[in-house]
Amino acid sequence: MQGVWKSYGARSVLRGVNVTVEPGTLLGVTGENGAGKTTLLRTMVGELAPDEGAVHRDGRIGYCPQETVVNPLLSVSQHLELFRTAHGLPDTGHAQDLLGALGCPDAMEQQVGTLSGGTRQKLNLVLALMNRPTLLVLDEPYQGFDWDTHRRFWHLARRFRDDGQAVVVVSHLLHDLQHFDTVYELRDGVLTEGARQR
Ligand SMILES: Nc1ncnc2c1ncn2[C@@H]1O[C@H](COP(=O)(O)OP(=O)(O)OP(=O)(O)O)[C@@H](O)[C@H]1O
Repeated sequence: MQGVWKSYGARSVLRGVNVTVEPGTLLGVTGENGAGKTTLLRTMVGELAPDEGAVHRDGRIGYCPQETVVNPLLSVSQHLELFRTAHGLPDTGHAQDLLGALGCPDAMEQQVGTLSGGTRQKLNLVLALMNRPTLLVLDEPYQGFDWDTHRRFWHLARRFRDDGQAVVVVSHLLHDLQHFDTVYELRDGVLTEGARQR
């Protein structure tokens, strides 16, 4: 992202954001409530167009928004099938492996509206991961995760990074900072690099 500005009406949220996300990096974004982290990610993945500046994207993008994008009336397997078709994947084997890696209970035929919040969030995350994105953008992806799932999530994120994927995660949690290669803080509409962890 080069010199990206984004406003909602008179509210100027991004005020000249510059950031490059390299393959094989795990990058954290912190910032106060309302600082514009979600706006930053939505602009990064192309959901929002910048008012000024440029966003260059390369490869496949996986985006996991803060709110789950699932349909309560469909089952888990129907979601996997829907996204398998949309991505043109041969099967849902990888998605099922990811659900297993996150410790998802066997609930393939259960309506998503009847799942626990944490399990729904696991599905939300897997839907963003199932096309093996080269850039993975996650907006606080583990709200509702128990401690074991939280640990499994970071294990997966590191695996993706080690496989050469670029991973961007918004986090409010201080103890998450240790997992990042680089931490950025969004403040007053600009991204500032914080402590380098590796
Ligand atoms: N669609 C919209 N229309 C108008 N204002 C918006 C819109 N989306 C976000 N905003 C405003 O932009 C600012 C930044 O919001 P954003 O959701 O990007 O912040 P955030 O850092 O992700 O916040 P949080 O930590 O609470 O999730 C807030 O003041 C918010 O009210």
